[in-house]
Amino acid sequence: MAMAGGLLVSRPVTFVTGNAKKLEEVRAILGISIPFQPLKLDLPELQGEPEDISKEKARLAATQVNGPVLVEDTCLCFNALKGLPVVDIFNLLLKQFTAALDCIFHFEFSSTATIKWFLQKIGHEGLNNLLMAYEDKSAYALCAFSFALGPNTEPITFMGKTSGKIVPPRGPNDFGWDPIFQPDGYEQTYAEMPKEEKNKISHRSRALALVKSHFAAAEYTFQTDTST
Ligand SMILES: O=P(O)(O)OP(=O)(O)OP(=O)(O)OC[C@H]1O[C@@H](n2cnc3c(O)ncnc32)[C@H](O)[C@@H]1O
Ligand SMILES: [Mg+2]
Repeated sequence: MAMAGGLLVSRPVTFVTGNAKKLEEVRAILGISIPFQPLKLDLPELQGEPEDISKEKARLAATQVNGPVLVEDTCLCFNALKGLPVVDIFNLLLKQFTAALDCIFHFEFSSTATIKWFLQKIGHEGLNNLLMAYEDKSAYALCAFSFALGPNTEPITFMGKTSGKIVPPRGPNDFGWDPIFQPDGYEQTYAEMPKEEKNKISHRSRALALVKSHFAAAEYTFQTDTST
């Protein structure tokens, strides 16, 4: 539906996430600039390049929601491991682990649950230990947002990156790997910083700055959702 200056979008954007901390940050960074409502959807764990994963996630979400969606994925990449995202390392470990178990027990289980289990088990110390053999502790947080207007529309992707290094954990342990990531130019880890500070320089805020510019340029007009 064309309108003077922009597209009329049938309802607010659905931001698909199951992560409360991520949602908190997105709310703080976007303010009222983009009307959205959060929704937790069970989507498959995808493999591949961050941009392709993000686009595919948006396509799947837009089909399920049958409307405009915004999705986000974040990875923490270690330069010593050639930028291999930590999630990929877990997937690699997981594949070997499940293959071994399969041989022994002919046993199968959900990969998502097991990756979570792996994350919980090796924790911050384990992530530091992965780099023990390397001098290079540098890393980067990479965030990909994808926006799709609806099913069968090509998603647009917005990337944000913040460079830093992996350190032994410092600060509150309430959001993922925040305690072990110290951004370049700072003495504090993400976890130690005031939230407003992290939101000024984070991978997420950099990607969201591009999302905001896109929405401002496109001049979408959102109809208010009357169904909820
Ligand atoms: O439902 P979605 O939005 O996918 O939420 P998720 O918890 O699965 O989140 P991701 O796949 O994007 O993130 C992979 C891991 O990285 C963590 N994470 C994401 N963003 C982070 C941030 O800004 N700081 C610290 N940890 C973060 C997150 O808690 C997960 O353990
Ligand atoms: Mg996820």
